[in-house]
Amino acid sequence: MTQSTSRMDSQSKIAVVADRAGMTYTVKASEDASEKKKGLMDRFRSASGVNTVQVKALNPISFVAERGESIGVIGTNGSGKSTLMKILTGQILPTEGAVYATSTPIMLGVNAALVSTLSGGDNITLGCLAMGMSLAQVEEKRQSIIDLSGLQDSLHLPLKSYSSGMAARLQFAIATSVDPEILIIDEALNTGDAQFRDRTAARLDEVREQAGCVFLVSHSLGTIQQMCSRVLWIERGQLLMDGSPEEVTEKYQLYSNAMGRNRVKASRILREEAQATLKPTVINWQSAPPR
Ligand SMILES: Nc1ncnc2c1ncn2[C@@H]1O[C@H](COP(=O)(O)OP(=O)(O)OP(=O)(O)O)[C@@H](O)[C@H]1O
Repeated sequence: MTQSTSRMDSQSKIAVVADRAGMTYTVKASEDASEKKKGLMDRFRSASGVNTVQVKALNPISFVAERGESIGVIGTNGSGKSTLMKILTGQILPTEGAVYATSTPIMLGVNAALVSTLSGGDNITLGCLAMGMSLAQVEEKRQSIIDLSGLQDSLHLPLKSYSSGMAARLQFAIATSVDPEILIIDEALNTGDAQFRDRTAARLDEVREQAGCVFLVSHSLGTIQQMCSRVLWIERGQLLMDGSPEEVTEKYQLYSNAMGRNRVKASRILREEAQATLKPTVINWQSAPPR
């Protein structure tokens, strides 16, 4: 669970603090090492779950996110972006360090659970109740959710008949109806059409204006440049850059091009140059953070 701290009160500009948060997954080793080669002890270890491998997904990362910021998170596949987002929402606990937030960040992803056999309208009810609204609050919000989703004509249909873009629109409209203080969007924007993207951008502006803080994980540098005021570049589990959308996406684009052409040395140099721009995050706790 994301830890909240009373020191980050409602007067503070700070929304999220990552304090050397890192993640190493422990997964059961695959059975590819042939069983017959294993001795009795090895087979016992395997059966008792001792036979595990460690996947270092995120090296300790520190940053402070303030209200009003819209933070893009970029990086090549498997670099650790989703892992960081799962830590922020409390979906997984970091194996090192900690994350503190003024309220639990709400994750909006294309894969978040909606019930496919229920109608769009019933999913609105269910989704809002799941986010802690009362039935009266759901009814209060229903029309604005429908308007934002633009799915007036399809609400009576079961969700399984929706295209992935339509489902993403509904999900976005439901998830942002609670006016979350901290909103995390993982690639959801890329599925909508141009009209929905405009509405999404307008809604994100509203969220930001309400002193919210938005994290946007995307492979689309255009979306990142259009929507973000700051960008974190994570590569190979390492925070490489934390800066303006222009400078970070420019460097990242050069890196992606070098990687695409298999220019190993050039891409290593670009990673090093990026990391050299990183200033250490100093977190001034008024007293020791709660652990
Ligand atoms: N549940 C898990 N168990 C073990 N390893 C995992 C798990 N989830 C992610 N990983 C590993 O952690 C690393 C980071 O994965 P993550 O999903 O955070 O990357 P990502 O930057 O979000 O990638 P993408 O852009 O492809 O979505 C990868 O090496 C991945 O294989």
